Amino acid sequence: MTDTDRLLSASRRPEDVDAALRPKHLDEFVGQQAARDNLRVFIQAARSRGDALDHVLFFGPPGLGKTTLAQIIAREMGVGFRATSGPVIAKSGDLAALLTNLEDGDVLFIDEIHRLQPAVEEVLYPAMEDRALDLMIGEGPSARSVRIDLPRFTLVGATTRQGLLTTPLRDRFGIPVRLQFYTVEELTRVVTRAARLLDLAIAEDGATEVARRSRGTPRIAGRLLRRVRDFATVAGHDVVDARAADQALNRLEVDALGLDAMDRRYLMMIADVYRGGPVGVETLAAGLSEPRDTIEEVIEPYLIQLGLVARTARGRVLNAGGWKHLGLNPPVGSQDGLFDLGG
Ligand SMILES: Nc1ncnc2c1ncn2[C@@H]1O[C@H](COP(=O)(O)OP(=O)(O)OP(=O)(O)O)[C@@H](O)[C@H]1O
Ligand SMILES: [Mg+2]
Repeated sequence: MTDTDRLLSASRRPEDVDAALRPKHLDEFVGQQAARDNLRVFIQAARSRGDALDHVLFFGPPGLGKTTLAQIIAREMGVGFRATSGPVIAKSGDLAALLTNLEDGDVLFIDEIHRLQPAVEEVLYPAMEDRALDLMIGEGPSARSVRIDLPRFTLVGATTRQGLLTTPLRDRFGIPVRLQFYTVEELTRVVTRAARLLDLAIAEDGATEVARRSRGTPRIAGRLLRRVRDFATVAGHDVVDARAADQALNRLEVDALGLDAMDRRYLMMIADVYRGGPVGVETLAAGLSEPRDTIEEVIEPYLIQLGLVARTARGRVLNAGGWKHLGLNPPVGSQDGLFDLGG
């Protein structure tokens, strides 16, 4: 086993076990229409020129299809796919080894690319720009730099935190793609497709119910569908309809908006402890015993998209919709900074 193999095999998440649900071609991939249409054009153009695709950066919340799209790109380009992730690449030599082992045209996928070490990142700049590796040979006054040419390759980076990427790195991606939360209609198609692959009979209204409560996220839709299947199996339902789905999802404590217990704890903390905010994210993280990253990457994006909370300069505030969802009334005078004494 080479070092490169070790780097490539590490850091897979449990849900990657269900590779069976991953769409393999662009046509099978539901939603993200604008991104998909553009990628199709860029792939076709690169192929017809016999060139490698320009470097692609996917960013957006977890579970929206970044890894899936990276694999699809390699398949549609008809090239090899090598995957690693930012935190796994400890030294610049590790990345140099990966790069020199690529075959012509390969896709190199770096997940969590915002977590690359600065020294490692610097190796990427000439690699992305000039397909070259600058190596230092020797030490002291006799040290010199040698340039090694690399095979043509496409770097596909994925990050949940575009804001944490350095500007020089971000600027070197010719094709930046922001992934959006999915609509209920799109997720209904994701659920229907997954049910077919899982050999589960589901009614249209059952699929819609699961979709409505999946937080705009295909990965969650897949997970919920499996649990709904478990409940249906035990309850003896032949077909999962809206009622069966609703019962199962209630037992899983997924509410009508698709929020789970953690989402509600977050909302309750702002409402109850901080009277609707503003409250800083660090304070919330401490109160919830969750890492700040989890709050910013996983919990907040969807709640903000739903309009339940807002990020302000002074911290998080609960919006009217947030109070309503919790079934609470905002405390008198807490809204709109009417009685805000500043600070
Ligand atoms: N457009 C889609 N259509 C159908 N299934 C999808 C789609 N996008 C994602 N999925 C499914 O959702 C799951 C998660 O997707 P993926 O692993 O690509 O997300 P990700 O954006 O890489 O997440 P993370 O940020 O956590 O790495 C996969 O199992 C995949 O099957
Ligand atoms: Mg991924």
